[in-house]
Amino acid sequence: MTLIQLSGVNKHFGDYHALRDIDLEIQQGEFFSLLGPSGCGKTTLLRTIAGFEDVGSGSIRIDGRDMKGVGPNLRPTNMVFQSYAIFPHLSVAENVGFGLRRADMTRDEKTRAVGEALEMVGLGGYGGRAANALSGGQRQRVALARALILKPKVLLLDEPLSALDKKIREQMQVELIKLQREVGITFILVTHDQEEALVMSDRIAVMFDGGIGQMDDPETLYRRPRSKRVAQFIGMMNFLDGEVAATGTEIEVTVQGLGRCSVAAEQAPGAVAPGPVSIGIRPETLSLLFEGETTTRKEVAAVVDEVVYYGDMTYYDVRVDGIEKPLTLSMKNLIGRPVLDVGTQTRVAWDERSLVLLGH
Ligand SMILES: Nc1ncnc2c1ncn2[C@@H]1O[C@H](COP(=O)(O)OP(=O)(O)OP(=O)(O)O)[C@@H](O)[C@H]1O
Repeated sequence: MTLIQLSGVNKHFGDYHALRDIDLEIQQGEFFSLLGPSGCGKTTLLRTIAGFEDVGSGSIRIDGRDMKGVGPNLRPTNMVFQSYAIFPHLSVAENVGFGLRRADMTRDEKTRAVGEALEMVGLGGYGGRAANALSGGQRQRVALARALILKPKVLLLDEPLSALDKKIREQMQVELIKLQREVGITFILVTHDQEEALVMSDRIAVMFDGGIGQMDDPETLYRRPRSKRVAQFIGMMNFLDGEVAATGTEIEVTVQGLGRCSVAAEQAPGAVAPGPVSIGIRPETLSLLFEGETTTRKEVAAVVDEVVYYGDMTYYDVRVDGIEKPLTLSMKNLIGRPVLDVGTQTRVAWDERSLVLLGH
């Protein structure tokens, strides 16, 4: 069921066009992310859904109701901010219960609701603690519990994990996904961290310059980016020049350094026409062939140009005749498999099926 529907939403700040013709639908129970570089309009879009910003044109409907003129406190949404504003002089329970202060509930009911909300975020038993005696991760949980206790239909999260260090952030990501599945509330997350978006979301809208560049599930976004811009923003991608000779169910294309290829139409998610084209190939779809190794895939001669060792993986940049920039590829480090030195002559296995045609 569609819970949130934006049609033709535009927003200006003076002369600045902050949101451009935004159309999107978010389903009940969906974990939806807005992802994009700094300044692309993610927070502005979230704030228009929350009702903190008016829209210039277009409409926002939540749960079938037009939100025009409906203030933030009357919308079925609740927002959790990056700078989790908790009150340091109050206890954890008082912080979480803050939103219920005007609710028509008995003291006992409120205490029970606070206890349940704290359990939900893994802080059961912490109610009596002073809020200023909590770690960053625990504070973030308090902020979440405070939002969840109001049982909103939609929880809006503006970079809620960005202040946490890497380990805790990854742990909180997993916990947030679990929590979202348990409570069944629709989550809309703003993030500039593509890994975070890929890990957590059912669907992602990638935003550039106030508009939506592509909206898809994480796998489609990663495997089938519709433009060079999206491909560049999500994960690591090698770009090669090519020339499309013919289109149809199979596309005939000549790829710089790799020669003539035939790819399926689904490998060109954006529009392609005969003529020059940009082609993407992910590092993990290329592999080095070690001495004596054979392959049923295609192969091309290469020279190791750069080696970056990551423990479980090694990233190599390799030079291939006919391609100006080195290709980046990643190899899992297995026992008995050597890490090659710069200057080693080697071969790279590749596959026509992993090429993505990215338009002109
Ligand atoms: N109240 C405002 N008045 C004027 N300009 C604004 C206002 N709020 C946002 N902007 C501008 O609108 C653009 C989008 O801002 P927004 O905060 O939505 O970006 P963002 O994608 O969330 O970026 P970040 O990841 O850096 O938070 C920016 O160029 C910003 O300077």
